[in-house]
Amino acid sequence: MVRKLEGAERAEALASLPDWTHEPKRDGITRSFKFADFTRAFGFMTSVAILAEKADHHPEWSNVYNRVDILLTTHDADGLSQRDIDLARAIDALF
Ligand SMILES: C[C@H](O)[C@H](O)[C@H]1CNC2=NC(N)=NC(=O)C2=N1
Repeated sequence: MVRKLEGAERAEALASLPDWTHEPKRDGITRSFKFADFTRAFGFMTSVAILAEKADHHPEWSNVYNRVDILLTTHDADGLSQRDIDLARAIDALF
């Protein structure tokens, strides 16, 4: 069972992802991505979907034209876990 990040471990993980914002209501992290157009945005989503399926860890997200908004949180832990941090890093590397 995956566990929620706590204390210093959580603080360090959040500090290591400066482009992501902690979302306290869901205890997740969010980031908004902007692209030249819809095709680029959807291509990015396709790449993220492949990563997410491999990791068995899935984003909550929405897309409007050239923008993709992502929230990462761990349902199985009821909040932020290392899985969210790892997926955020992998997503950042794609952008
Ligand atoms: C059974 C399966 O491993 C789980 O339901 C996975 C799937 N994807 C998931 N994605 C996210 N974001 N959180 C989870 O807890 C989660 N759990």
